[in-house]
Parts: sequence; structure tokens; C-alpha cells
Amino acid sequence: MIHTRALTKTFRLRRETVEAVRGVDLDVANGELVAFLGPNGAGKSTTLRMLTGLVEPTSGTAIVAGHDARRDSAGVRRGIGYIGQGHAAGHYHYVRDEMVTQGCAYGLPRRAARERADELLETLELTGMAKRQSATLSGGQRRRLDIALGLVHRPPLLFLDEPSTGLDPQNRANLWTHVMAVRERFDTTLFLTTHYLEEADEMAERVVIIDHGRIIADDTPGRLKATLAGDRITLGLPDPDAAATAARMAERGTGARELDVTGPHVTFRVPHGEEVLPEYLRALAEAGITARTARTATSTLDDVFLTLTGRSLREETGAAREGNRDEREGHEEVAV
Ligand SMILES: Nc1ncnc2c1ncn2[C@@H]1O[C@H](COP(=O)(O)OP(=O)(O)OP(=O)(O)O)[C@@H](O)[C@H]1O
Repeated sequence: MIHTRALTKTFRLRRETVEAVRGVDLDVANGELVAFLGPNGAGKSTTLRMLTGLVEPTSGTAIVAGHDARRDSAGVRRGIGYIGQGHAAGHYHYVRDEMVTQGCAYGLPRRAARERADELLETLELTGMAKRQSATLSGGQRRRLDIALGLVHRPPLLFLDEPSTGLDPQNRANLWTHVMAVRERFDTTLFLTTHYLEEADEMAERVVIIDHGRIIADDTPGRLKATLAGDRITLGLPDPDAAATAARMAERGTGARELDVTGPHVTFRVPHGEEVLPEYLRALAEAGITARTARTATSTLDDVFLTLTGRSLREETGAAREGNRDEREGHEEVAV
């Protein structure tokens, strides 16, 4: 559905040259749900704009929904749906009328456009809003209308640029339910950007991370976390000397990474933390050290980014605080 090779975009400004996207190779198969992540300025929007035929690539190739994005950007735009960050319908447009108008603009006969509008209104649970003006919809309903408008012409591929930004957690969850319903009913391939890492982790089957214009990771969230980040183990020891010894033992015995000793606390990261922890505690006990507390924290996509770049994606994207809370709730504590 998407095939790019060495895709680049360079912006030439008066005093500088910005290499926004530097050689992206990407293959997305029919039916995949891909989340595209990266810090501010990483090149997400520029990539998305090239894939949607809105910006011409500087070099490389991009075949999107069967159309060449360089030679046939109009074909790309006809073959895909694109939900940008703004709203698609004007304030005073009536919901169903606007959908029918858009359907006709894409060349559907009026009757087919009406049928398509009704089908989408039903899937996105907007049937009760059909006769309302878009300005009277709630934030979540309006976002669902944007999605409905992006699907009027039955595109096999839908791009969503931060679809849930600005929605509260309940509306974000609700939006995802509808996105999944669209996927199920219409077999749509989905490619989306989001700043909510826990959302990408939970909903996407595949996560592609871009940094400084290059793809630095591409796999399922589970595999990225297991292979790249591992789990964080945090121990509370009786005193700083015991912590220093425990840190040395962790380094030698467990292959610990990102080791940190602060006062009587030791923290480090290892693959399969829950398997490593009991063995490590036994080794400490044999050395005469009894840990007061022990905690394993499952890794997050932010940990993956941290491992790859030494920076936090969360801080760089300024993601919502409740997202932090959501992820911390996934952690598992073990008292010893
Ligand atoms: N029209 C433009 N002219 C010049 N530079 C641009 C233009 N559009 C983007 N850039 C630069 O290209 C780089 C990538 O920007 P892009 O908008 O693709 O990043 P992003 O990952 O989408 O960031 P964000 O998460 O902040 O939206 C940035 O350094 C940006 O300043």
C-alpha cells in the first residue's frame, strides 16, 4: 500500500538548508495499522505530506495506493483519505449535506453519495447528528465527522495526523473504538501520527520511529520494548554502601544498562526483568545484602526511544501528563 525508497525532502531557506527527511525506506502492507512516532521536528509531517501528495519529494520514490507521489500526486490524493489536524467541515455546514457534497465532488452520483454518507454516519455513530451544523457537535463528534469526510470516496488507505490530540482520555478511547470499527468494516489501511505513546503502544500493530529525518526503529511495540528497552529494576538498599555493592553485582551478573546509584537506591535496565530479579535478589542475599524494596517496571515506547537516542520522546513532544500517568499505572511493584 505504501512503498518508499530513499525518500528525502530538503527545504532550502535563504540562509540554511533543512534536511527534513533523509532517505526513508518504508513498506506498509494492505490492512496494516502503523503508528508513526518521533520528537518535534523529526520529519513526521513532512513524510506524511509527501506520502499524501501535498509536498513534492526532493529525491527518492514513493508509491502510495498504487500511485507515484512524484509523478502523480493528484492520483495519490484521489486514492487516499487524509485527516489533518484541522477540521474538515466548515462551522455552518450541515453534517450529512457536507458528506454528500464531498461525495459528489469525488465523482459519486448523488444517490451513491447519500448511501455512502449514511453508511459512514452509522459506522461513526453520527446518524443522530446528520441534520446538525458541524459547529454544534462536541469535540469528539467533530473528530469523527472529520474521519467520515476523509472516507467518503472509499479510500483503501487513510492517513491520520494526530487524530486524538486535544481530546480528553474518554473521547480519545471513544475515537479509537470508531477508528477500529472503520478498519473492521471497510478493511482500511491506517497510517497515523500521534504524540500519545501509550495509544500507539496499545492500538498499533507496528510502530515506526523517526528521528532527525531517518527511521531508527520499525517493529511491533512488544518486540521494540522487549529487545530495545527491557525492564527497569529499582532496589531500595539499607545504605549507600550496600547500594554501591548491589550496583557492581548488577553490572557483572545481569548485564545491566543505564545503571544509576542514588543514595541507598539502585536502578538499572535489563531484558526480562521479572526473570532476572529473583536470581539477583538471591545473589545479593548470599553476599549478605537484603534489599528493602524491589520494583520492576515494564518498559514503554519512551524507554525504547531513550535507549536508541539517549533522549526522552515524551519530553521532546511535550505529551499530555495523563499519558505519563497511564504508563506508570502499568508498572508492577514487588515488596521484599
Ligand atoms: N516548509 C518548510 N520550510 C522549511 N523548513 C521546514 C518546512 N517544513 C518543515 N520544515 C523543517 O523540517 C524539519 C521537520 O519538520 P516536520 O514538520 O516534518 O517535523 P514533525 O516531526 O512533524 O514535527 P512536529 O511533531 O513538531 O509536528 C523541521 O526542522 C522543520 O523546521
